[in-house]
Amino acid sequence: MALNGKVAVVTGGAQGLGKGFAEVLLRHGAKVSLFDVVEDSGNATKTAFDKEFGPDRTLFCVCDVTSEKQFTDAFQKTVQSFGGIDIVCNNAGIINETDWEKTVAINLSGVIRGTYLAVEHLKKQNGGRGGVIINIASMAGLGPLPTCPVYTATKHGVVGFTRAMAMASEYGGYGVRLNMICPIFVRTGLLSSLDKEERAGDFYHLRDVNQKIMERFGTLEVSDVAKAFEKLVLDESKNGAALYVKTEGADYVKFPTQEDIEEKSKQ
Ligand SMILES: NC(=O)C1=CN([C@@H]2O[C@H](COP(=O)(O)OP(=O)(O)OC[C@H]3O[C@@H](n4cnc5c(N)ncnc54)[C@H](O)[C@@H]3O)[C@@H](O)[C@H]2O)C=CC1
Ligand SMILES: CC/C=C\C[C@H](O)/C=C/C=C\C=C\C=C\C(=O)[C@@H](O)C/C=C\CCC(=O)O
Repeated sequence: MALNGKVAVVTGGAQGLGKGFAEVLLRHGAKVSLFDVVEDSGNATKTAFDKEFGPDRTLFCVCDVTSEKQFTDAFQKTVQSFGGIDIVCNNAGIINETDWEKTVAINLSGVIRGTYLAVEHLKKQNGGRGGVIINIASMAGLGPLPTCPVYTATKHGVVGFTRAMAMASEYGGYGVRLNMICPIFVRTGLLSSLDKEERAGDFYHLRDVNQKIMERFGTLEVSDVAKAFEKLVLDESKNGAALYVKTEGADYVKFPTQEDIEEKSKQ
């Protein structure tokens, strides 16, 4: 998809990966609406982007993805300011195994809510222009990360939900593609979550295991995942695809077909 003049929404866009994705979109000539719950860093990121890309290219909306009203209002404000929406990246996420309901509310319900709002605005049947939705899952959406089971569950949920919605969009003729990105560990604020007892909860005693898994898989920089995001957002052939981003590069996941599953269950 050519990005020049397109309008994008990035949740959790004030820092970390979301900020990196927003920067890719801006570099390609898109306008970006950053949705984030932290007002200070949202304003600081908008100011930095205004300096680099010009004052009318970035919008910041205070938005907690667990709030239906704030989320709806932020979409509305984006349409009023930029005249429509073409790309939505549901990226906001946390790790908190103690307050696990909050983790589910942000990582899974927030992605579902953001996807439904995005489809409502993008879908051709509603007068939208079509477009693409990219949901940020994780390697923990493809396999179990034993140090954070609820986080793992939310990311598996994002993968299943996005794949099902991609099929629904295809069958329904929405003109909207839905894909996901599954990175391994990335050097952002989120990475140290499990070093804190209040975040790791009952799994704090497994922090050495976490360290070993991190050593085994390695750690990426934000720019590595931003490069993968760029590849995915530009590729108009993908729907229901998951881009697995690891230290060796990015590859699309080959999900087992129904035949594969039936074949395996006979063995
Ligand atoms: N850092 C990593 O190792 C990996 C991260 N991910 C995923 O990438 C996404 C982004 O994470 P990072 O950039 O690493 O984390 P981060 O902590 O650096 O950034 C997350 C952003 O989301 C915002 N946010 C948190 N709760 C929110 C809410 N309720 N409403 C709106 N915004 C909210 C934060 O204010 C922050 O700006 C998450 O979904 C995470 O699960 C996936 C794989 C690896
Ligand atoms: C501290 C958590 C930080 C970020 C979370 C983020 O989403 C990154 C996740 C990155 C890696 C996920 C790894 C998943 C691993 C698996 O799928 C397992 O199959 C392998 C798990 C353990 C291997 C342990 C062993 O070697 O015995």
